[in-house]
Amino acid sequence: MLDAFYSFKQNLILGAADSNMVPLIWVLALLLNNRHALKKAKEELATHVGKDRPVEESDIKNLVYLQAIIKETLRLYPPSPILALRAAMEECTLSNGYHVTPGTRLLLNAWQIQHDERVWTDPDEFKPERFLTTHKDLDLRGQNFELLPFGAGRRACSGVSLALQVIHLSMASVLHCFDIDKTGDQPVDMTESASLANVKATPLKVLLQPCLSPEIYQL
Ligand code: HEM
Repeated sequence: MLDAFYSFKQNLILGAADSNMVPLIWVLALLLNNRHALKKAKEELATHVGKDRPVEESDIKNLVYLQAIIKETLRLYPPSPILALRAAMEECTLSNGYHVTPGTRLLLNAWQIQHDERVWTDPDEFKPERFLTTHKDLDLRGQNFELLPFGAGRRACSGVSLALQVIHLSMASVLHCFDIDKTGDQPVDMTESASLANVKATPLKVLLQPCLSPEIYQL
């Protein structure tokens, strides 16, 4: 069975199944289009985990480049781009002239905030390094209003810790266990779906080639 596993590249087609799956698909798609970042992530795993054991939860704190990749992915492709369930507490007038009275129900466009060129240099570019330099102190838990993939305040995502744990560990495991590749020469299509959940519009096709010794894959 393992021989067969090793002798073929696995051709996987990924579509979003749940909220944790959405960012994983975007991360893989971004890495396939940005090979330098993929190489750096694999080098980081080789340095901090090595090839003789699987990734463990305790490794994640050392994988700072991978953490930056996840942040940059959630910035570019927030799975919940619109934050709802808000009402204005005070009267205010926005810079575009809209007058908002107290109690007005509000929808927040987190996607737009996370692509705002007044905050982010090259806002549409995939640059994980920004989270190790210019934006290194920004977290994902609603403390910084320029980065809101899990919302903020009382109605912020109550699953944020679980979600981050699952995303980091599963992404680290995939990149550690497999060399990944595109199925063709064209860049991966990055079209976003026009809906309340920001799902990749087309399924992601990815080739997986095991790159560790067979024992690591046995449960
Ligand atoms: C990548 C994964 C996830 C993302 C991006 C995400 C994002 C969000 C966002 C943006 C909100 C609305 C926050 C706001 O309006 O300020 C939310 C709410 C919520 N999320 Fe998540 N979420 C994720 C995973 C999870 C998981 C794994 C759980 C549970 C195990 C969870 C449970 C909830 C709950 C219960 C709320 C409603 C909180 C409330 O209204 O008081 N989420 N999530």
